[in-house]
Amino acid sequence: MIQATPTGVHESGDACIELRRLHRFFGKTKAVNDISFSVARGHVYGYIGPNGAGKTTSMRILATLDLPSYGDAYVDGFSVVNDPELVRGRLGFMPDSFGTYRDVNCQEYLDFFARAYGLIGRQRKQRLDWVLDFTGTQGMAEKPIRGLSKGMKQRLCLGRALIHDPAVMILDEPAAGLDPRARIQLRQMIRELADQGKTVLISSHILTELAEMCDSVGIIEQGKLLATGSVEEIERQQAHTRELVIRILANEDHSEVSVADVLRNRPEVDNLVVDGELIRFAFAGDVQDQAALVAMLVNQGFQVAEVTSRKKSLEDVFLHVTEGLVQ
Ligand SMILES: Nc1ncnc2c1ncn2[C@@H]1O[C@H](COP(=O)(O)OP(=O)(O)OP(=O)(O)O)[C@@H](O)[C@H]1O
Repeated sequence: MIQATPTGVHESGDACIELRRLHRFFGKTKAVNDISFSVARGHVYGYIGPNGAGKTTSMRILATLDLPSYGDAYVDGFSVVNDPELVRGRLGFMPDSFGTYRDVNCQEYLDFFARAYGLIGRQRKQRLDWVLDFTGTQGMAEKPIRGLSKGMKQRLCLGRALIHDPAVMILDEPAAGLDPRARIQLRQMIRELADQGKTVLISSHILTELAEMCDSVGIIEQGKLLATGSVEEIERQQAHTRELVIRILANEDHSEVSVADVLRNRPEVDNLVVDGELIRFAFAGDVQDQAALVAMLVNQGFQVAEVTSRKKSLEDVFLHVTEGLVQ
């Protein structure tokens, strides 16, 4: 085994994972394009973005399976560029595809990785028992991997990433393809790991899937981090994600189109759609601004019959932050 010479712990407050101006280019593709964020010890960070956003690339760099073009990332204080061996000992990585050990049973599989991490004797046996118990694979210990369901394989893969008791867990779309019960169970396991003090970075395409279990999230698209913070903070940043629907009665003086023209000229109005008597739009204002808008329309002679406002769902926030761009 190559012995790394530690270049020193990188001090960064309580951050247990830190990406600092991380870049990774593949030819002209900017898979990761200047991403920085940090995750505090014992926190779960959701890494959310559409296909091709750059999630796997940045996670592979954190797991020391790839190197950045520029920038650096730190795991438990150690640089993935300068101290990859030290990073590996502190990190458990669950890739988005399961390995190919079809003919070994679960116990043999975990034992193999425990040995690879240098666990010996009683310590190895205790760790193996803990992992089988924690992941609920105890009853499957003697079963060959090829006979496991997708949910059980995911549990085993999580167990493999946990076998050396790492401080940091990097989980690349662990919920993909799981049924609803298995998703809930996975969520509970991840929360439990964080409560035990582990720091978790978990990726998904779907904000709602992660919102409940994450202390904070980052939304990434085309290699750029578009928003980061707690789900509540991101919702607040997207204050104009309130949608207003106004019903205007047609009269001789005004047509619906002219209402639309009036509204379109307002700076707080965006994405306006006319749907018969209904006019829908995103509104960047609070309830006072909303009242002022209605008063202005009434003063201009429009017959405002109905106003409804809807706070956008997390799905809407995600769609608003991203543009659906793929590379
Ligand atoms: N080894 C590689 N060679 C060339 N391009 C690559 C390589 N790895 C990733 N890419 C490109 O980098 C971009 C980001 O890919 P990445 O797999 O990191 O995205 P992702 O967010 O994990 O997507 P998904 O949700 O589909 O897994 C994509 O355009 C992808 O095609």
